[in-house]
Amino acid sequence: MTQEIQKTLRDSAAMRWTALLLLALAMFCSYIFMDILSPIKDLMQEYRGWDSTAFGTMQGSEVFLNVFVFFLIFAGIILDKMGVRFTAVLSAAVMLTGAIVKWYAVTDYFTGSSLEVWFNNNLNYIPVFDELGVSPFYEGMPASAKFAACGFMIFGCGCEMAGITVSRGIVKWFKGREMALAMGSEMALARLGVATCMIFSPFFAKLGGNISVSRSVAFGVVLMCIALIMTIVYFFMDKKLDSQTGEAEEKDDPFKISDLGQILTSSGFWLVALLCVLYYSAIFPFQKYAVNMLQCNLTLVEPSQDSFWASSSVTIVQYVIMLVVAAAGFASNFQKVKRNQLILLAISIISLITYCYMGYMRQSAESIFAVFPLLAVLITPILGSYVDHKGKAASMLILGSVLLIACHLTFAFILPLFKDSAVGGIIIAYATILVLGSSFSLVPASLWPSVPKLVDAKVIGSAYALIFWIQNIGLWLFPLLIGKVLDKSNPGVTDPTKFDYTAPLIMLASLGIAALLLGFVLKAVDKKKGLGLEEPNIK
Ligand SMILES: NCCCC[C@H](N)C(=O)NCC(=O)O
Repeated sequence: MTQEIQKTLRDSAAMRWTALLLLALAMFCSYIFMDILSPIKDLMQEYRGWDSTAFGTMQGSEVFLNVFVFFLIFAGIILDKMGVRFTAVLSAAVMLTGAIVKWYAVTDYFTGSSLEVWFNNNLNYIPVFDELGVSPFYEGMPASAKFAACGFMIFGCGCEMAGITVSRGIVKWFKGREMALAMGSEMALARLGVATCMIFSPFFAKLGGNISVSRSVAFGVVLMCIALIMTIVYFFMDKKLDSQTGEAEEKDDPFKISDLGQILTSSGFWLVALLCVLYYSAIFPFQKYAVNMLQCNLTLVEPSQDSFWASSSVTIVQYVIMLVVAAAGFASNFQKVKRNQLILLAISIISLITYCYMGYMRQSAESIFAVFPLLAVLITPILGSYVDHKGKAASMLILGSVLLIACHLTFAFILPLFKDSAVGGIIIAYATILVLGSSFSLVPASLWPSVPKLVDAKVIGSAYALIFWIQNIGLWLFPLLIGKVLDKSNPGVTDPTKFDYTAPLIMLASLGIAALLLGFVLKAVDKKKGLGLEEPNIK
């Protein structure tokens, strides 16, 4: 007798990967918007009068509500109560709303408007936060930066909500299947989003020869509309899946206040959470200043562009090469046949060298820095697989921290020595950025899979929410601190490409040193308590 097996959407590889693609593309768009102003810090100073403190305050505001109004916890509760599809659409809608506000704040329509006058005279501080000394604004902050910060706060709520929703969505569609691969692929696409942002944000700001910073943000707004469409399509797929399985959405791992006690008494959890905030505070906030740091430390002579189309086509060719690097490198991870794997890796490496050469020819800081997330796309899945099969997560966290310290110190002390050597400076910049990229692969690949080894399986959702909250404190504080330190250590510097970045870079290297020390403590605790961090995930 033949038994008919009921197939659901998630039993079809094509369908579940389509579901992942929809969610991952939404995250790709959100990671582009997250850093949309980062590569044009100099233009924000020139065209909107944002000094480094205003820029840093605005950048840090993204996670302000998550940290101080505990929005991340509410997001977890909404996700538990309303399920993945509703929360996915809601988070995209929230991100789009915030993106539109931020766009309006940097347009010419805002300049001279009554809203600008109001923002100039108000919101110098918000009493309840000011008492705590954490107001998101300050006396004299430009109105456009204040209003952009309001938009970015709204965006940030949607962005972190999307982060936890997408992880839950992946579990829903991939549990018992290629889950690690799906999560790695989603993160790789997010990294490609950062690289895309580094290239296209300045491209749109300078499009056609006349500078418009709002054009870059408008590009981000269009992408957030696409992200919303992606989540709406996902909504219907997810609904269909539930109607097939006949089950309401899986609601495992809801956030519960009572879980907190169990998590907070784990010394391993604290060590990993602190390491997370220290490490990510030296990466994401740095990403917001990195292009400007390169502009200040390299002598870049932009080649004269014959025409708008000539320069645009160079950008597009360079981006296509970047996509080849990412696609070939990523695909090589999943080849079973060694020869195919080597061919794809060779294609990827040759394309990477071509990309770097074009970056040198173009003399553009943004295209030099864009290789940073690119390397993470290539090697995060390899390292993830290494942790799965060989372990050594604690050692990888230590190595990642050592590389982070070395890179920030190189940017601080070695790169400036090559300011007059066009070739030497760019080679050192590329080499350091590539090493930093490998550090940024080592740490996420070993940190996130370590959490389940430290807390009970039934509180894992709450543990991740708590780590994100602790991490967000650093992501709020450090963009702001870098801006303040930059202004304080460069009195009277008005040219936005002439800052001395030594002091902020030393501060970031210190975060790396603290992370390194915690890494050693974690390794010792792991050995003493047998947490299993050095053990493989798959035995
Ligand atoms: N919106 C600020 C950055 C989000 C970071 C997010 N909480 C996170 O940790 N993602 C993991 C990663 O490695 O990107």
